[in-house]
Amino acid sequence: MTKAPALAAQRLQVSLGGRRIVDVPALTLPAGRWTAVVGPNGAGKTTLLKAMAHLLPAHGSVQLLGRRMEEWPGKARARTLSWLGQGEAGTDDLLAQDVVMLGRLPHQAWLAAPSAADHAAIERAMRRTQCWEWRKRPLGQLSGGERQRVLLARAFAVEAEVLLMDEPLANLDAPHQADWLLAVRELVVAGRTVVSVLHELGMALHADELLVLQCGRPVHQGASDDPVTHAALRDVFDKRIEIHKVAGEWVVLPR
Ligand SMILES: Nc1ncnc2c1ncn2[C@@H]1O[C@H](COP(=O)(O)OP(=O)(O)OP(=O)(O)O)[C@@H](O)[C@H]1O
Repeated sequence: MTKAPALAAQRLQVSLGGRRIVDVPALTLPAGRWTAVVGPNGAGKTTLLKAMAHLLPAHGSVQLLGRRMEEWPGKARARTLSWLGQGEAGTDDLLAQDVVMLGRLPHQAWLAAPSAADHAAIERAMRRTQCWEWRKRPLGQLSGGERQRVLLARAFAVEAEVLLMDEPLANLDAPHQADWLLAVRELVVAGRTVVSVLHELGMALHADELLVLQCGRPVHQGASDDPVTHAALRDVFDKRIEIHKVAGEWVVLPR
């Protein structure tokens, strides 16, 4: 039996402020792979990711692991699909460890205390993003990068089949970007699916696949080392980037 895609969409349309922002006739995001969503500012990357996560009103149909979003019981869906948004606010008074524990809510019975498994999961996730040491500090007292590492840990702590991350590398310094890459690789090797919006194209080219968006529509989906994918990237950025391989790594230069 062929494996269902992690996410699929048909005739997916999102309008905001009276304008059509996303218009996707059909899209399939393969399971067990890392897909990076890329494109110019305003192309609709965030809006598409939110619509795929069922976080925005949209026309059309989205399936998670072969099952329509609406048919998933809420908690099972929250255990299966982990979400990291951009600039999330509202939890500044919570300790870092409590923020990460929010990622375990879909695993807990109503009003039940976190289990030993929940505590173990948040420790694993916080060690993975190197924020275990400041677990007792309120989120609001952390720097931008420290805060992002806590929010990443929350997304990892869900231990979901499918992770959707919007700008996961925001505010991260180079070593922590490398740690994130490693974490994503480990997840994919373990059969999980990662879909991330990335502005840093050199990082995006580490993904298995790129989904290139322009004006709310996918214009290309393909392997990140395929010259056809690179040509599509150059086109959506009006040929204002150069892609080179340096010491075995793709490097993207603005021009
Ligand atoms: N709530 C809203 N109301 C009206 N228009 C919106 C709203 N949110 C986003 N838009 C518009 O939708 C378009 C796509 O926005 P989106 O954030 O999805 O793009 P993006 O590709 O993620 O951009 P960026 O690279 O700048 O982060 C933009 O033109 C934006 O102005």
